[in-house]
Amino acid sequence: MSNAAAEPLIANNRSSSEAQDERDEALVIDESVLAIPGLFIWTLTFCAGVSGFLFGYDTGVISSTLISIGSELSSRPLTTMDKSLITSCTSFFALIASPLAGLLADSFGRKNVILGADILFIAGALWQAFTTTVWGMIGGRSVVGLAVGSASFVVPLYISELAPSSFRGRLVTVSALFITGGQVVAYLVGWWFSTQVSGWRWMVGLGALPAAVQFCLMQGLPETPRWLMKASRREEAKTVLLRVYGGKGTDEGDVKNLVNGVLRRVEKEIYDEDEAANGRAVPRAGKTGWSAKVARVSDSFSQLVTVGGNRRALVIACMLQGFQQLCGFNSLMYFSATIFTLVGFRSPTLTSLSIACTNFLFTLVAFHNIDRIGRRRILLWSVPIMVAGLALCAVAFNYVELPAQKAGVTQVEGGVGGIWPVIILGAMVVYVAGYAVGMGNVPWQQSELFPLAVRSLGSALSTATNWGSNTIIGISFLPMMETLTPVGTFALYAIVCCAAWFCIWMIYPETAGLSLEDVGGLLKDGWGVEKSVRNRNRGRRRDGGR
Ligand SMILES: O[C@H]1[C@H](O)[C@@H](O)[C@H](O)[C@@H](O)[C@H]1O
Repeated sequence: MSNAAAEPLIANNRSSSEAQDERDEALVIDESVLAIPGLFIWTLTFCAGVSGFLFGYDTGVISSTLISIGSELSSRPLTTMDKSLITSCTSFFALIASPLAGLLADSFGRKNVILGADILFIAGALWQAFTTTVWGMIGGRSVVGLAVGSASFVVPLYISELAPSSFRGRLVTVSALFITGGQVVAYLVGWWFSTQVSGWRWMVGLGALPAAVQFCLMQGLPETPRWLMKASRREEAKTVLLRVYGGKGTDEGDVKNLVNGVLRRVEKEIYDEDEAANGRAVPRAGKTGWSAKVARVSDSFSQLVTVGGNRRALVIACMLQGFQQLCGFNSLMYFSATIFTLVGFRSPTLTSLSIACTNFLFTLVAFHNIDRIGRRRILLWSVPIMVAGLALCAVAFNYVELPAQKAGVTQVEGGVGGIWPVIILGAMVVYVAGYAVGMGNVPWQQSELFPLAVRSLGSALSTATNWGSNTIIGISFLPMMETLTPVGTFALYAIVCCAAWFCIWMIYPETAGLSLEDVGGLLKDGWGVEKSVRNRNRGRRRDGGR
Protein backbone atom coordinates (compact mmCIF):
# COMPACT_ATOMS: atom_id res chain seq x y z
CA MET A 1 0.00 0.00 0.00
CA SER A 2 1.40 3.38 -0.91
CA ASN A 3 1.91 5.98 1.72
CA ALA A 4 -0.40 8.37 -0.02
CA ALA A 5 -3.19 5.84 0.10
CA ALA A 6 -2.60 5.23 3.75
CA GLU A 7 -2.74 8.83 4.96
CA PRO A 8 -5.71 11.18 5.27
CA LEU A 9 -5.82 14.14 2.92
CA ILE A 10 -3.19 16.77 3.64
CA ALA A 11 -4.63 20.18 4.43
CA ASN A 12 -4.57 22.73 1.63
CA ASN A 13 -3.10 25.47 3.69
CA ARG A 14 0.42 24.15 3.68
CA SER A 15 2.38 27.37 3.90
CA SER A 16 1.18 28.49 7.34
CA SER A 17 1.45 25.03 8.85
CA GLU A 18 4.92 24.59 7.35
CA ALA A 19 6.02 27.86 8.87
CA GLN A 20 4.77 26.61 12.23
CA ASP A 21 6.61 23.32 11.68
CA GLU A 22 9.82 25.21 11.07
CA ARG A 23 9.37 27.19 14.28
CA ASP A 24 8.77 23.91 16.14
CA GLU A 25 11.79 22.29 14.55
CA ALA A 26 14.00 25.02 15.94
CA LEU A 27 13.16 23.69 19.41
CA VAL A 28 13.89 20.06 18.58
CA ILE A 29 16.99 18.64 20.23
CA ASP A 30 19.32 17.10 17.67
CA GLU A 31 20.14 13.65 18.95
CA SER A 32 21.63 12.42 15.69
CA VAL A 33 25.08 12.71 17.29
CA LEU A 34 24.20 9.51 19.16
CA ALA A 35 25.15 6.63 16.90
CA ILE A 36 24.01 3.80 19.17
CA PRO A 37 22.63 3.60 22.71
CA GLY A 38 25.45 3.37 25.27
CA LEU A 39 26.14 0.48 27.65
CA PHE A 40 24.49 2.34 30.52
CA ILE A 41 21.12 2.65 28.78
CA TRP A 42 21.26 -0.98 27.64
CA THR A 43 21.93 -2.09 31.20
CA LEU A 44 18.98 -0.08 32.48
CA THR A 45 16.71 -1.44 29.76
CA PHE A 46 17.70 -5.05 30.35
CA CYS A 47 17.40 -4.86 34.12
CA ALA A 48 13.97 -3.23 33.89
CA GLY A 49 12.98 -5.65 31.11
CA VAL A 50 13.16 -8.59 33.54
CA SER A 51 9.73 -7.43 34.77
CA GLY A 52 8.48 -7.97 31.21
CA PHE A 53 9.91 -11.48 31.32
CA LEU A 54 7.98 -12.12 34.55
CA PHE A 55 4.80 -10.69 32.99
CA GLY A 56 5.18 -13.08 30.04
CA TYR A 57 6.23 -16.03 32.19
CA ASP A 58 3.42 -15.70 34.69
CA THR A 59 0.72 -15.22 32.04
CA GLY A 60 2.15 -17.97 29.81
CA VAL A 61 2.73 -20.65 32.43
CA ILE A 62 -0.89 -20.96 33.52
CA SER A 63 -2.04 -23.14 30.61
CA SER A 64 0.43 -25.96 31.42
CA THR A 65 -0.11 -25.47 35.15
CA LEU A 66 -3.86 -26.05 34.84
CA ILE A 67 -3.30 -29.26 32.90
CA SER A 68 -0.76 -30.57 35.45
CA ILE A 69 -2.48 -29.82 38.76
CA GLY A 70 -4.71 -32.89 38.54
CA SER A 71 -6.31 -33.47 41.97
CA GLU A 72 -3.52 -31.93 44.03
CA LEU A 73 -5.51 -28.88 45.13
CA SER A 74 -8.33 -29.30 47.65
CA SER A 75 -8.05 -33.08 46.94
CA ARG A 76 -10.30 -32.97 43.87
CA PRO A 77 -9.99 -32.35 40.15
CA LEU A 78 -10.31 -28.70 39.08
CA THR A 79 -13.76 -27.72 37.88
CA THR A 80 -14.28 -25.43 34.89
CA MET A 81 -15.18 -22.68 37.33
CA ASP A 82 -11.90 -23.21 39.25
CA LYS A 83 -9.96 -22.97 35.99
CA SER A 84 -11.73 -19.79 34.90
CA LEU A 85 -11.18 -18.16 38.29
CA ILE A 86 -7.53 -19.17 38.47
CA THR A 87 -6.92 -17.77 34.97
CA SER A 88 -8.96 -14.59 35.09
CA CYS A 89 -8.12 -13.42 38.64
CA THR A 90 -4.62 -12.51 37.38
CA SER A 91 -5.87 -10.14 34.67
CA PHE A 92 -8.55 -8.79 36.98
CA PHE A 93 -6.04 -7.88 39.70
CA ALA A 94 -3.69 -6.51 37.05
CA LEU A 95 -6.54 -4.25 36.00
CA ILE A 96 -6.91 -2.98 39.57
CA ALA A 97 -3.17 -2.62 40.13
CA SER A 98 -2.25 -0.54 37.10
CA PRO A 99 -4.07 2.71 38.05
CA LEU A 100 -2.87 2.33 41.65
CA ALA A 101 0.68 1.82 40.47
CA GLY A 102 0.26 4.99 38.39
CA LEU A 103 -0.37 7.00 41.54
CA LEU A 104 2.46 5.32 43.43
CA ALA A 105 4.89 5.91 40.56
CA ASP A 106 4.24 9.64 40.79
CA SER A 107 4.65 9.80 44.56
CA PHE A 108 7.46 7.29 45.17
CA GLY A 109 9.18 7.09 41.81
CA ARG A 110 9.19 4.63 38.92
CA LYS A 111 12.04 2.52 40.26
CA ASN A 112 10.37 1.93 43.63
CA VAL A 113 7.25 0.63 41.89
CA ILE A 114 9.43 -1.88 39.99
CA LEU A 115 10.95 -2.99 43.30
CA GLY A 116 7.50 -3.26 44.90
CA ALA A 117 6.29 -5.38 41.96
CA ASP A 118 9.29 -7.71 42.48
CA ILE A 119 8.27 -8.33 46.07
CA LEU A 120 4.74 -9.16 44.86
CA PHE A 121 6.12 -11.45 42.13
CA ILE A 122 8.18 -13.35 44.71
CA ALA A 123 5.34 -13.56 47.25
CA GLY A 124 2.83 -14.67 44.58
CA ALA A 125 5.16 -17.33 43.14
CA LEU A 126 5.95 -18.87 46.52
CA TRP A 127 2.32 -18.69 47.62
CA GLN A 128 1.25 -20.65 44.52
CA ALA A 129 4.08 -23.16 44.86
CA PHE A 130 3.20 -24.07 48.45
CA THR A 131 -0.57 -23.83 48.38
CA THR A 132 -2.72 -26.90 48.93
CA THR A 133 -6.16 -25.50 48.07
CA VAL A 134 -7.92 -24.03 45.07
CA TRP A 135 -8.61 -20.80 46.94
CA GLY A 136 -4.96 -20.63 47.94
CA MET A 137 -4.05 -20.86 44.25
CA ILE A 138 -6.52 -18.11 43.41
CA GLY A 139 -4.96 -15.97 46.17
CA GLY A 140 -1.44 -16.54 44.80
CA ARG A 141 -2.51 -15.81 41.22
CA SER A 142 -4.20 -12.60 42.39
CA VAL A 143 -0.97 -11.41 44.03
CA VAL A 144 0.85 -12.20 40.78
CA GLY A 145 -1.86 -10.17 39.01
CA LEU A 146 -1.05 -7.16 41.21
CA ALA A 147 2.61 -7.56 40.27
CA VAL A 148 1.92 -8.01 36.54
CA GLY A 149 -0.40 -4.99 36.45
CA SER A 150 2.16 -2.74 38.15
CA ALA A 151 5.10 -4.00 36.11
CA SER A 152 3.32 -3.82 32.75
CA PHE A 153 2.59 -0.17 33.36
CA VAL A 154 5.81 1.02 34.97
CA VAL A 155 8.50 -0.66 32.86
CA PRO A 156 7.67 1.02 29.53
CA LEU A 157 7.32 4.28 31.45
CA TYR A 158 10.72 3.84 33.13
CA ILE A 159 12.44 2.99 29.86
CA SER A 160 10.80 5.73 27.80
CA GLU A 161 11.67 8.40 30.37
CA LEU A 162 15.31 7.32 30.29
CA ALA A 163 15.81 6.60 26.60
CA PRO A 164 17.20 9.07 24.04
CA SER A 165 14.32 9.79 21.64
CA SER A 166 16.01 8.29 18.57
CA PHE A 167 16.13 4.86 20.26
CA ARG A 168 13.08 5.11 22.49
CA GLY A 169 10.85 2.89 20.31
CA ARG A 170 13.44 0.15 20.12
CA LEU A 171 14.29 0.26 23.79
CA VAL A 172 10.63 0.07 24.83
CA THR A 173 10.25 -2.83 22.39
CA VAL A 174 12.96 -4.65 24.36
CA SER A 175 10.42 -5.00 27.16
CA ALA A 176 7.96 -6.55 24.66
CA LEU A 177 10.76 -8.93 23.66
CA PHE A 178 11.13 -9.91 27.29
CA ILE A 179 7.35 -10.49 27.56
CA THR A 180 7.18 -12.73 24.51
CA GLY A 181 10.47 -14.43 25.50
CA GLY A 182 8.96 -15.07 28.94
CA GLN A 183 5.97 -16.72 27.28
CA VAL A 184 8.22 -19.01 25.21
CA VAL A 185 10.18 -19.98 28.34
CA ALA A 186 6.90 -20.59 30.20
CA TYR A 187 5.73 -22.99 27.48
CA LEU A 188 9.08 -24.82 27.55
CA VAL A 189 9.17 -25.02 31.36
CA GLY A 190 5.53 -26.19 31.31
CA TRP A 191 6.33 -28.89 28.76
CA TRP A 192 9.42 -30.02 30.74
CA PHE A 193 7.82 -30.18 34.20
CA SER A 194 4.47 -31.56 33.04
CA THR A 195 5.84 -35.10 33.24
CA GLN A 196 7.29 -34.72 36.77
CA VAL A 197 5.36 -35.41 39.97
CA SER A 198 4.03 -32.09 41.35
CA GLY A 199 5.95 -30.43 38.53
CA TRP A 200 3.41 -27.62 38.45
CA ARG A 201 4.71 -26.37 41.80
CA TRP A 202 8.08 -25.80 40.11
CA MET A 203 6.42 -24.14 37.13
CA VAL A 204 4.78 -21.46 39.23
CA GLY A 205 7.47 -21.26 41.93
CA LEU A 206 10.32 -20.64 39.49
CA GLY A 207 8.85 -17.19 38.79
CA ALA A 208 10.35 -16.05 42.11
CA LEU A 209 13.90 -16.45 40.82
CA PRO A 210 14.10 -13.72 38.12
CA ALA A 211 12.16 -11.41 40.42
CA ALA A 212 14.74 -11.86 43.18
CA VAL A 213 17.59 -11.30 40.71
CA GLN A 214 15.94 -8.15 39.39
CA PHE A 215 15.32 -6.85 42.90
CA CYS A 216 19.07 -7.02 43.58
CA LEU A 217 20.11 -5.58 40.19
CA MET A 218 17.74 -2.64 40.39
CA GLN A 219 19.27 -1.45 43.68
CA GLY A 220 22.19 0.00 41.77
CA LEU A 221 20.11 1.71 39.07
CA PRO A 222 18.83 5.29 39.08
CA GLU A 223 15.41 6.90 39.02
CA THR A 224 14.37 8.49 35.72
CA PRO A 225 15.70 12.02 35.15
CA ARG A 226 12.21 13.30 34.42
CA TRP A 227 10.84 12.06 37.74
CA LEU A 228 13.92 13.41 39.56
CA MET A 229 13.37 16.83 38.02
CA LYS A 230 9.76 16.76 39.13
CA ALA A 231 10.92 15.89 42.64
CA SER A 232 13.27 18.94 42.53
CA ARG A 233 16.41 16.76 42.36
CA ARG A 234 18.02 18.50 39.39
CA GLU A 235 21.65 17.55 40.06
CA GLU A 236 20.80 13.84 40.24
CA ALA A 237 18.76 14.17 37.06
CA LYS A 238 21.75 15.77 35.33
CA THR A 239 24.11 13.00 36.48
CA VAL A 240 21.74 10.35 35.10
CA LEU A 241 21.33 12.17 31.78
CA LEU A 242 25.10 12.56 31.41
CA ARG A 243 25.44 8.80 31.75
CA VAL A 244 22.51 8.15 29.37
CA TYR A 245 23.88 10.35 26.62
CA GLY A 246 27.56 9.73 27.27
CA GLY A 247 29.36 6.68 25.97
CA LYS A 248 32.04 5.51 23.62
CA GLY A 249 32.55 7.71 20.58
CA THR A 250 30.28 10.54 21.70
CA ASP A 251 31.82 13.97 21.87
CA GLU A 252 31.81 15.40 25.41
CA GLY A 253 30.68 18.83 24.20
CA ASP A 254 27.76 17.30 22.28
CA VAL A 255 26.72 15.34 25.34
CA LYS A 256 26.74 18.43 27.57
CA ASN A 257 24.66 20.34 25.01
CA LEU A 258 22.17 17.54 24.71
CA VAL A 259 21.83 17.13 28.47
CA ASN A 260 21.37 20.85 29.00
CA GLY A 261 18.80 20.87 26.21
CA VAL A 262 16.81 18.04 27.78
CA LEU A 263 17.02 19.62 31.25
CA ARG A 264 15.78 22.94 29.89
CA ARG A 265 12.83 21.37 28.13
CA VAL A 266 11.79 19.30 31.14
CA GLU A 267 12.21 22.37 33.37
CA LYS A 268 10.00 24.39 31.07
CA GLU A 269 7.36 21.68 31.08
CA ILE A 270 7.38 21.55 34.89
CA TYR A 271 7.34 25.34 35.13
CA ASP A 272 4.35 25.58 32.78
CA GLU A 273 2.61 22.87 34.74
CA ASP A 274 3.29 24.64 38.06
CA GLU A 275 2.07 27.95 36.70
CA ALA A 276 -1.12 26.34 35.45
CA ALA A 277 -1.56 24.47 38.76
CA ASN A 278 -1.10 27.76 40.67
CA GLY A 279 -3.89 29.23 38.62
CA ARG A 280 -6.06 26.29 39.66
CA ALA A 281 -4.90 26.54 43.34
CA VAL A 282 -3.43 23.00 43.35
CA PRO A 283 -0.64 22.20 45.88
CA ARG A 284 2.85 22.18 44.25
CA ALA A 285 4.66 18.96 43.41
CA GLY A 286 6.98 19.12 46.44
CA LYS A 287 4.14 19.28 48.99
CA THR A 288 3.54 16.13 51.01
CA GLY A 289 0.56 15.01 53.11
CA TRP A 290 -2.54 13.13 52.06
CA SER A 291 -4.78 16.08 51.34
CA ALA A 292 -2.12 17.60 49.01
CA LYS A 293 -1.71 14.19 47.30
CA VAL A 294 -5.44 13.72 46.81
CA ALA A 295 -5.77 17.27 45.48
CA ARG A 296 -2.94 16.62 42.99
CA VAL A 297 -4.38 13.29 41.84
CA SER A 298 -7.82 14.73 41.25
CA ASP A 299 -6.23 17.71 39.48
CA SER A 300 -4.16 15.30 37.36
CA PHE A 301 -7.30 13.42 36.43
CA SER A 302 -9.20 16.53 35.50
CA GLN A 303 -6.18 17.73 33.45
CA LEU A 304 -6.19 14.40 31.67
CA VAL A 305 -9.79 14.61 30.58
CA THR A 306 -10.36 18.34 30.18
CA VAL A 307 -7.19 19.49 28.40
CA GLY A 308 -7.61 18.70 24.69
CA GLY A 309 -4.06 17.41 24.04
CA ASN A 310 -4.12 15.16 27.11
CA ARG A 311 -7.56 13.83 26.29
CA ARG A 312 -6.46 13.01 22.75
CA ALA A 313 -3.37 11.23 24.10
CA LEU A 314 -5.61 9.20 26.43
CA VAL A 315 -8.00 8.29 23.62
CA ILE A 316 -5.14 7.12 21.38
CA ALA A 317 -3.38 5.16 24.13
CA CYS A 318 -6.59 3.45 25.32
CA MET A 319 -7.71 2.78 21.75
CA LEU A 320 -4.41 1.03 20.93
CA GLN A 321 -4.34 -0.96 24.16
CA GLY A 322 -7.99 -1.97 23.77
CA PHE A 323 -7.44 -3.15 20.19
CA GLN A 324 -4.25 -4.97 21.17
CA GLN A 325 -6.39 -7.27 23.27
CA LEU A 326 -9.74 -7.24 21.47
CA CYS A 327 -8.07 -8.41 18.25
CA GLY A 328 -8.05 -11.76 20.03
CA PHE A 329 -4.35 -12.63 20.23
CA ASN A 330 -4.44 -13.82 23.82
CA SER A 331 -7.20 -16.29 23.08
CA LEU A 332 -4.48 -18.11 21.15
CA MET A 333 -2.02 -17.60 23.99
CA TYR A 334 -4.41 -19.12 26.51
CA PHE A 335 -6.36 -21.63 24.39
CA SER A 336 -4.32 -22.54 21.31
CA ALA A 337 -3.67 -26.01 22.78
CA THR A 338 -7.45 -26.47 23.05
CA ILE A 339 -7.95 -25.38 19.43
CA PHE A 340 -5.16 -27.62 18.17
CA THR A 341 -6.63 -30.55 20.10
CA LEU A 342 -10.01 -29.89 18.48
CA VAL A 343 -8.64 -29.84 14.95
CA GLY A 344 -6.72 -33.04 15.58
CA PHE A 345 -3.03 -32.24 16.17
CA ARG A 346 -1.26 -35.10 17.96
CA SER A 347 0.91 -32.85 20.11
CA PRO A 348 -1.13 -29.71 20.79
CA THR A 349 1.26 -28.30 23.43
CA LEU A 350 4.20 -28.48 21.09
CA THR A 351 2.09 -27.00 18.26
CA SER A 352 1.15 -24.14 20.60
CA LEU A 353 4.83 -23.48 21.09
CA SER A 354 4.96 -22.45 17.42
CA ILE A 355 2.53 -19.62 18.27
CA ALA A 356 4.68 -18.40 21.16
CA CYS A 357 7.88 -18.69 19.10
CA THR A 358 6.38 -16.80 16.14
CA ASN A 359 5.30 -14.07 18.55
CA PHE A 360 8.82 -13.79 19.93
CA LEU A 361 10.63 -13.93 16.57
CA PHE A 362 8.45 -11.26 14.96
CA THR A 363 8.80 -9.00 17.99
CA LEU A 364 12.49 -9.04 17.00
CA VAL A 365 11.45 -7.74 13.58
CA ALA A 366 9.56 -4.94 15.33
CA PHE A 367 12.59 -4.21 17.48
CA HIS A 368 14.69 -3.72 14.38
CA ASN A 369 12.18 -1.55 12.52
CA ILE A 370 10.05 0.44 14.94
CA ASP A 371 12.21 3.59 14.99
CA ARG A 372 13.17 3.30 11.32
CA ILE A 373 9.71 2.65 9.87
CA GLY A 374 7.74 4.43 12.59
CA ARG A 375 4.90 3.31 14.87
CA ARG A 376 2.03 4.46 12.70
CA ARG A 377 3.36 3.00 9.48
CA ILE A 378 4.31 -0.31 11.05
CA LEU A 379 0.72 -0.64 12.32
CA LEU A 380 -0.86 0.36 9.02
CA TRP A 381 1.23 -2.28 7.28
CA SER A 382 0.90 -5.09 9.80
CA VAL A 383 -2.79 -4.96 10.73
CA PRO A 384 -3.86 -6.04 7.18
CA ILE A 385 -1.59 -9.09 7.62
CA MET A 386 -3.53 -9.94 10.80
CA VAL A 387 -6.82 -9.55 8.92
CA ALA A 388 -5.57 -11.88 6.16
CA GLY A 389 -4.51 -14.53 8.73
CA LEU A 390 -7.80 -14.33 10.61
CA ALA A 391 -9.89 -14.43 7.42
CA LEU A 392 -8.00 -17.49 6.20
CA CYS A 393 -8.54 -19.11 9.61
CA ALA A 394 -12.28 -18.46 9.41
CA VAL A 395 -12.44 -19.89 5.89
CA ALA A 396 -10.39 -22.96 6.85
CA PHE A 397 -12.57 -23.71 9.90
CA ASN A 398 -15.47 -23.95 7.43
CA TYR A 399 -13.90 -27.08 5.97
CA VAL A 400 -12.92 -28.71 9.23
CA GLU A 401 -15.39 -31.05 10.79
CA LEU A 402 -14.94 -30.60 14.51
CA PRO A 403 -15.72 -33.40 16.97
CA ALA A 404 -19.36 -33.45 18.05
CA GLN A 405 -18.52 -32.11 21.53
CA LYS A 406 -18.83 -28.46 22.31
CA ALA A 407 -15.82 -26.42 21.28
CA GLY A 408 -15.45 -25.12 24.84
CA VAL A 409 -14.70 -28.52 26.31
CA THR A 410 -10.98 -29.23 26.44
CA GLN A 411 -9.17 -32.53 25.94
CA VAL A 412 -11.35 -33.65 23.06
CA GLU A 413 -9.53 -36.08 20.80
CA GLY A 414 -10.05 -34.54 17.40
CA GLY A 415 -10.25 -36.91 14.49
CA VAL A 416 -9.93 -34.41 11.66
CA GLY A 417 -7.35 -35.02 9.01
CA GLY A 418 -6.44 -33.51 5.67
CA ILE A 419 -4.83 -30.27 4.77
CA TRP A 420 -7.20 -27.86 6.54
CA PRO A 421 -5.79 -28.20 10.08
CA VAL A 422 -2.36 -27.39 8.65
CA ILE A 423 -3.85 -24.38 6.84
CA ILE A 424 -5.39 -23.25 10.16
CA LEU A 425 -1.98 -23.49 11.82
CA GLY A 426 -0.35 -21.60 8.93
CA ALA A 427 -3.05 -18.90 9.04
CA MET A 428 -2.57 -18.50 12.79
CA VAL A 429 1.18 -18.15 12.33
CA VAL A 430 0.58 -15.41 9.72
CA TYR A 431 -1.83 -13.65 12.08
CA VAL A 432 0.58 -13.86 15.03
CA ALA A 433 3.47 -12.61 12.88
CA GLY A 434 1.40 -9.56 11.87
CA TYR A 435 0.39 -9.03 15.48
CA ALA A 436 3.92 -9.26 16.87
CA VAL A 437 5.34 -6.79 14.36
CA GLY A 438 2.87 -4.02 15.30
CA MET A 439 -0.10 -4.48 17.62
CA GLY A 440 1.82 -6.60 20.11
CA ASN A 441 4.23 -3.85 21.01
CA VAL A 442 3.35 -0.40 19.59
CA PRO A 443 0.60 0.17 22.23
CA TRP A 444 3.29 -0.19 24.93
CA GLN A 445 4.88 3.00 23.56
CA GLN A 446 1.94 4.69 25.33
CA SER A 447 3.99 6.78 27.81
CA GLU A 448 5.46 8.91 25.02
CA LEU A 449 1.99 10.27 24.19
CA PHE A 450 1.48 12.03 27.53
CA PRO A 451 3.11 15.19 28.88
CA LEU A 452 4.98 14.76 32.16
CA ALA A 453 2.13 16.18 34.30
CA VAL A 454 -0.25 13.38 33.35
CA ARG A 455 2.15 10.77 31.99
CA SER A 456 1.94 8.38 34.89
CA LEU A 457 -1.84 8.53 35.30
CA GLY A 458 -2.47 8.40 31.54
CA SER A 459 -0.20 5.37 31.08
CA ALA A 460 -1.82 3.69 34.05
CA LEU A 461 -5.33 4.14 32.66
CA SER A 462 -4.37 2.82 29.25
CA THR A 463 -2.66 -0.17 30.89
CA ALA A 464 -5.90 -0.76 32.79
CA THR A 465 -7.73 -0.70 29.43
CA ASN A 466 -5.34 -3.39 28.24
CA TRP A 467 -6.06 -5.63 31.24
CA GLY A 468 -9.80 -4.95 31.13
CA SER A 469 -9.92 -6.02 27.46
CA ASN A 470 -7.63 -8.95 28.23
CA THR A 471 -10.13 -10.15 30.85
CA ILE A 472 -12.99 -9.82 28.34
CA ILE A 473 -11.11 -11.91 25.77
CA GLY A 474 -10.19 -14.55 28.37
CA ILE A 475 -13.78 -14.90 29.51
CA SER A 476 -15.51 -14.67 26.14
CA PHE A 477 -13.40 -16.84 23.83
CA LEU A 478 -14.72 -20.29 24.74
CA PRO A 479 -18.40 -19.22 24.89
CA MET A 480 -17.94 -17.45 21.53
CA MET A 481 -16.50 -20.61 19.98
CA GLU A 482 -19.70 -22.34 21.12
CA THR A 483 -22.25 -19.74 20.13
CA LEU A 484 -20.66 -18.07 17.10
CA THR A 485 -18.71 -21.19 16.01
CA PRO A 486 -14.97 -20.93 15.24
CA VAL A 487 -15.77 -19.41 11.83
CA GLY A 488 -17.81 -16.61 13.42
CA THR A 489 -15.28 -16.05 16.22
CA PHE A 490 -12.31 -15.59 13.91
CA ALA A 491 -14.35 -13.52 11.47
CA LEU A 492 -15.33 -11.25 14.35
CA TYR A 493 -11.68 -10.78 15.34
CA ALA A 494 -10.97 -9.90 11.67
CA ILE A 495 -13.68 -7.23 11.79
CA VAL A 496 -12.20 -5.83 15.03
CA CYS A 497 -8.82 -5.60 13.27
CA CYS A 498 -10.40 -3.70 10.35
CA ALA A 499 -11.92 -1.25 12.83
CA ALA A 500 -8.50 -0.91 14.49
CA TRP A 501 -6.83 -0.12 11.16
CA PHE A 502 -9.38 2.58 10.41
CA CYS A 503 -9.06 4.23 13.86
CA ILE A 504 -5.26 4.17 13.64
CA TRP A 505 -5.37 5.73 10.18
CA MET A 506 -7.69 8.46 11.43
CA ILE A 507 -6.14 9.51 14.75
CA TYR A 508 -2.72 8.01 15.49
CA PRO A 509 0.10 10.42 14.57
CA GLU A 510 3.68 9.32 13.91
CA THR A 511 5.68 9.79 17.11
CA ALA A 512 8.90 8.05 16.08
CA GLY A 513 11.98 10.21 16.56
CA LEU A 514 10.19 12.97 18.50
CA SER A 515 11.35 13.89 21.99
CA LEU A 516 8.85 13.24 24.78
CA GLU A 517 8.34 16.98 25.14
CA ASP A 518 7.55 17.37 21.40
CA VAL A 519 4.79 14.76 21.28
CA GLY A 520 2.64 16.98 23.51
CA GLY A 521 2.93 19.82 21.00
CA LEU A 522 1.76 17.50 18.25
CA LEU A 523 -1.54 16.68 19.97
CA LYS A 524 -2.21 20.18 21.27
CA ASP A 525 -4.63 21.39 18.60
CA GLY A 526 -5.74 18.19 16.92
CA TRP A 527 -4.67 14.61 16.26
CA GLY A 528 -1.52 15.86 14.53
CA VAL A 529 -1.63 13.08 11.92
CA GLU A 530 -0.93 15.20 8.84
CA LYS A 531 1.78 17.23 10.48
CA SER A 532 3.56 14.21 11.94
CA VAL A 533 3.48 12.32 8.64
CA ARG A 534 4.70 15.36 6.73
CA ASN A 535 7.56 15.93 9.19
CA ARG A 536 8.48 12.29 9.15
CA ASN A 537 8.53 12.13 5.35
CA ARG A 538 10.62 15.27 5.23
CA GLY A 539 13.05 13.77 7.76
CA ARG A 540 13.23 10.52 5.80
CA ARG A 541 13.92 12.36 2.55
CA ARG A 542 16.68 14.26 4.35
CA ASP A 543 18.19 10.99 5.59
CA GLY A 544 18.09 9.46 2.11
CA GLY A 545 14.83 7.48 2.48
CA ARG A 546 15.77 5.51 5.59
O1 LIG B 1 2.58 -6.99 24.30
C1 LIG B 1 2.19 -8.18 24.90
C2 LIG B 1 2.58 -9.35 24.04
O2 LIG B 1 2.11 -9.17 22.78
C3 LIG B 1 2.11 -10.64 24.64
O3 LIG B 1 2.42 -11.70 23.79
C4 LIG B 1 0.63 -10.64 24.97
O4 LIG B 1 0.30 -11.82 25.60
C5 LIG B 1 0.27 -9.46 25.83
O5 LIG B 1 -1.09 -9.43 26.11
C6 LIG B 1 0.70 -8.17 25.18
O6 LIG B 1 0.39 -7.09 26.01
